[in-house]
Amino acid sequence: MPTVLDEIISGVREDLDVRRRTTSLADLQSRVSDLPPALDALAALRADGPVKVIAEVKRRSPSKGDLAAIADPAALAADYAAGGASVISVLTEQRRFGGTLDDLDAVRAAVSIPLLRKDFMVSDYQLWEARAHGADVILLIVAALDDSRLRDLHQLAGELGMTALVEVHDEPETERAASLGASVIGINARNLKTLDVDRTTFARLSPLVPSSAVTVAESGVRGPADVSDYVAAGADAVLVGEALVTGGDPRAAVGRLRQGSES
Ligand SMILES: O=C(O)c1ccccc1NCC(=O)[C@H](O)[C@H](O)COP(=O)(O)O
Repeated sequence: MPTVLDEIISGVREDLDVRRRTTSLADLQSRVSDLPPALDALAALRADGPVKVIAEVKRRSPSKGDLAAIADPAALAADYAAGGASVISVLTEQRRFGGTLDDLDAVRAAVSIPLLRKDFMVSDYQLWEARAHGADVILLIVAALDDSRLRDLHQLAGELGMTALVEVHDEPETERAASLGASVIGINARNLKTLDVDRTTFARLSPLVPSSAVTVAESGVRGPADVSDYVAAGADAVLVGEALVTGGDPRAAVGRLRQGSES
């Protein structure tokens, strides 16, 4: 029986085939060669100060359906940046999350902090595409990739000057991310088979993350108290979508989450 992740990836592959027919890899490579280098997201996540917030532009999700009618993703991202976000995450998967590469372009034009292209990356083409559209960070979901593909995509991200956020959900995946030498490891509290969120996942897996890596707590942050718990369990950064797009005043909300780590 296919999992939700399998179904998402199957749609992602179909959409990818369509895009490949309109934009060649050579076109993307040519665009990338004209761009300035990617921003140093690792440095942004390692900077001194309170917990780092990766603030997400998230319209919809498989678990919750429609979250927010985001008419102006650029304005939302500018608010996130003004509130002190370290990185902006832009969901570009269309079928389940309602995102597009146009969102990434709009956000890139609006902010000068690092951008994560949040999608289900399975091919080199998507990484070139991410860079061509101004992303500095890409997501690699360990559960979606065999070791060989994971290594190849991780290596290509480095060659493109991008940072890879390597996402794990359990112990074996965390060991695979560690042996890859990932510099940023995201522990996702959302089980991608059941879509249930279990915030205790972070405290269970965090001790397995090498101390040299930045540890990101992903999913299920409702407010400053959750941030505080994640920080107490070893999080350097939190990745937050739903609470920021549904809570009103995104600028103030990011500020409160950052302060949550100090209360
Ligand atoms: O959000 C979902 O329902 C979802 C379902 C299947 C795969 C991925 C999914 N979300 C991607 C994410 O990792 C989250 O958008 C991100 O961690 C933020 O989570 P939240 O703050 O709980 O919106």
